[in-house]
Amino acid sequence: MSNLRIAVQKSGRLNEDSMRILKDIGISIDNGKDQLKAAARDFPVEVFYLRNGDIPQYLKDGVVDAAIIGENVLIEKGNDIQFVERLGFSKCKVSIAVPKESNASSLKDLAGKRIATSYPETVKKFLVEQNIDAQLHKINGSVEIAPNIGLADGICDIVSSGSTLFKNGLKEIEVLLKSEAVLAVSPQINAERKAILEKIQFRIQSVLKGRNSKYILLNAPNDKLENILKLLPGMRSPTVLPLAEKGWSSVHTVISKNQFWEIIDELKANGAEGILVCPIEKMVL
Ligand SMILES: Nc1ncnc2c1ncn2[C@@H]1O[C@H](COP(=O)(O)OP(=O)(O)OP(=O)(O)O)[C@@H](O)[C@H]1O
Ligand SMILES: O=P(O)(O)OC[C@H]1O[C@H](OP(=O)(O)OP(=O)(O)O)[C@H](O)[C@@H]1O
Ligand SMILES: [Mg+2]
Repeated sequence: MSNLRIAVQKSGRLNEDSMRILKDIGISIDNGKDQLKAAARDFPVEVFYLRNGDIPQYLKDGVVDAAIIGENVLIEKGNDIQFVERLGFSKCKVSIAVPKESNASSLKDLAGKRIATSYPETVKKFLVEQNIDAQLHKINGSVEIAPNIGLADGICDIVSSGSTLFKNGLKEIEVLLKSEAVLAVSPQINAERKAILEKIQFRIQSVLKGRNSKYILLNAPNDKLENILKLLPGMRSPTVLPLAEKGWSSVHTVISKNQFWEIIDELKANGAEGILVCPIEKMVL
């Protein structure tokens, strides 16, 4: 049986979370840091450690079958590489920014001006769509410094917390796209490796559902049970077990991780006690 060849970023912002998700789905790799390729111990997978920007071409050429990569890079390289799963990490925006004292308030206002960026193809696409003529300067890093050194009137770069923009006296005026890490697939993948990829996808979905959910246990007075159950949807429905103490029940269920803080006050107002919220490692519906 052949191995699925999966690319991850060798070093940088995606590396750690990519390795963590592989580990969480049971793919363990004995990785010497300077290794460029490693076979998994217990799954037919080989991991290739590559530069993020090189991965779309490797996918296109079929040198690797799949990759964990920023969606923004797939868009920039424009090779029609599809992805099958959003992975929920490395969330960021690709935005247009200008010096904070500038009057420009959208990409349109940069018509005839100079834009510095590491993502020229992405910017070009938006300029063409909006019929704007602007001059693009490709730079590979520290893009935010370009307006301060007189190289450009505006920039297009990745924005996450916004602190790099702030530190460089810039303001975001337009979000071109939102991005996160995705599981991308080579158009050349064969049937045997596709079957392995589908197993990986299933495992990833179980891990991501688990990460987005919490297991909640609480004690409820029976006369308030109906109200409490209304606040708590479950995978099918909550489990209710009698407590040794008369008039009380134990309620167990799964909720989305964001829901807890929204319902906690109402749970308490309805007499819920001993509320425990536990992480879920994996979830198969
Ligand atoms: N500040 C950020 N917050 C969240 N995600 C980010 C941030 N910066 C970059 N990313 C995402 O992580 C990906 C990798 O970014 P990183 O800076 O590590 O690599 P790179 O320099 O673009 O690529 P290479 O591996 O080719 O050197 C980006 O393509 C983007 O999807
Ligand atoms: O909005 P923020 O949270 O400040 O993040 C945005 C910054 O993060 C990225 O740079 P990175 O730190 O990856 O450095 P790099 O330019 O060397 O890739 C990106 O290129 C921005 O400069
Ligand atoms: Mg970076």
